[in-house]
Amino acid sequence: MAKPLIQMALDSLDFDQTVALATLVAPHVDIFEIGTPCIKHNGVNLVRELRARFPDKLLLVDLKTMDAGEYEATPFYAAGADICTVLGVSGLATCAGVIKAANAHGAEAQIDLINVGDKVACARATAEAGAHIMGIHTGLDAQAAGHTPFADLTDIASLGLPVRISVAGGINASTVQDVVRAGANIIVVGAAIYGAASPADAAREIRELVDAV
Ligand SMILES: O=C(CO)[C@H](O)[C@H](O)COP(=O)(O)O
Repeated sequence: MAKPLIQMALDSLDFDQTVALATLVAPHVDIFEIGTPCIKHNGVNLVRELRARFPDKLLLVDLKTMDAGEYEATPFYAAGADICTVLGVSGLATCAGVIKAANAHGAEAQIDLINVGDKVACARATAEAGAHIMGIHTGLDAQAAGHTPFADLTDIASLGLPVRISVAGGINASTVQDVVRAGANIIVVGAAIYGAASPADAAREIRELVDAV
């Protein structure tokens, strides 16, 4: 299996703070995620800025698209996104629209399984429709209610679908190695890095833990 990638979730609303945080952690991560509140606040200009500053990083725009998939995602791919997310709960037509936009730009579409009832059925159907990445995701509000993504990761990984698997939801230094062992190809870390006293040191620790598995 290819080495798992580490995705840093940039969840600030502030444009300059987002660029500064990305600069701090860049040596230790593979993918920058522009989080949903951040992309809503700052728009496509932030994609252009990060693309220009970090040409060697993958850039995920967490659009969490719910409708008009191709129309909404196209300008973000055109601005340099490597991956855009679309909600599994949006339905197959919207997911297919984002997949079409991704393919038109040589990029990838990630299905976010957040709040999907039948995650296995959704993963199978969207993989069949050409999705590139399946996102197992326990959102911030669900985390606050005590939920974690680990059982869903095991369920989806066991399907053996021809997609990469991304996992997000409160992952930190104490859980990241279990997530790798459970089959994650992309590990998303937000608060455990940006909330640390030293985000650079926290990102380095996550990198070392992932590489040690
Ligand atoms: O997409 C998100 C919320 O919807 C977050 O960016 C994702 O959950 C990663 O952050 P954390 O590690 O703090 O959970």
